[in-house]
Amino acid sequence: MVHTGDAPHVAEDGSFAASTPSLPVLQYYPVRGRAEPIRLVLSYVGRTWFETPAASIRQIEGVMHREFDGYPFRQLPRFIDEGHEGGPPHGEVDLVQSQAIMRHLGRRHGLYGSDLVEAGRIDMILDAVVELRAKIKTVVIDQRLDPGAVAAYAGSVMAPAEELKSSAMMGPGLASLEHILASALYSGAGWAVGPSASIADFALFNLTDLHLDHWSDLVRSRFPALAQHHGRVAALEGVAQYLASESRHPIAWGAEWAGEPK
Ligand SMILES: N[C@@H](CCC(=O)N[C@@H](CS)C(=O)NCC(=O)O)C(=O)O
Repeated sequence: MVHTGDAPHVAEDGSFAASTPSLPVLQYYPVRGRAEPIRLVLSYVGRTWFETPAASIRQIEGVMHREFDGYPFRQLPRFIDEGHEGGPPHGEVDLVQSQAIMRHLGRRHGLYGSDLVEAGRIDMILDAVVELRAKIKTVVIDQRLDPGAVAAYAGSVMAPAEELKSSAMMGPGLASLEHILASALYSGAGWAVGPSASIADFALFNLTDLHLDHWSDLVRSRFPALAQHHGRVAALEGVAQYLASESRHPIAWGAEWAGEPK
């Protein structure tokens, strides 16, 4: 479960000593954003993590723009893992780039497929989800659900499978992911890939969740396999508790954060 509040290893200026043992640390803004799939995986594997208190995000931004070592790309999320037996010591896994963090957790917790075939398929889905998340972010956050943008989005990314086949649109859409699930292309067990949950399922869940938040009826009727998969992930032990918890952040910035990066 997420753990916020003052932690001894977070300094006043928002920096912290990576060598301090205890919890894994997730630094991110107080929104779901790019960190949400990471939080879902941590919840599923039953780990408690420390999350940056919203109050120190300004200081962290200051550090982020001064120090390259922990922030080579001057972006969040950043994740510092705790050590474990047989693995690197606490603080040595110190990552930015949300997908690198997801893949690290997948490797560490056995959520990255059982062979190269499954791992490659998981990568495909992760990459498709990143592409699609960027598109929904544009419509929902940047264009603030402008009706024209929503209509264009519904006709492209959310187009039904039959239309996609006859259209010139390139790239993944929800129909592509629906097809993967509904046809059991990579899993006969209701997961994205293979016989059990993998990091691809948490990425996919988050994408569906964002769409359900705005277009629940449309998504449920047009993409029933995605909706069913969403319910399956939401019911997982650990995930269900996280989703119901007060510590789950909102999707978008509140007014006090207007203009902040996301
Ligand atoms: N490809 C990166 C993108 C990270 C990114 O864009 N982070 C944003 C927040 S979601 C950020 O830190 N922006 C701060 C800034 O630009 O100052 C990832 O997936 O982690």
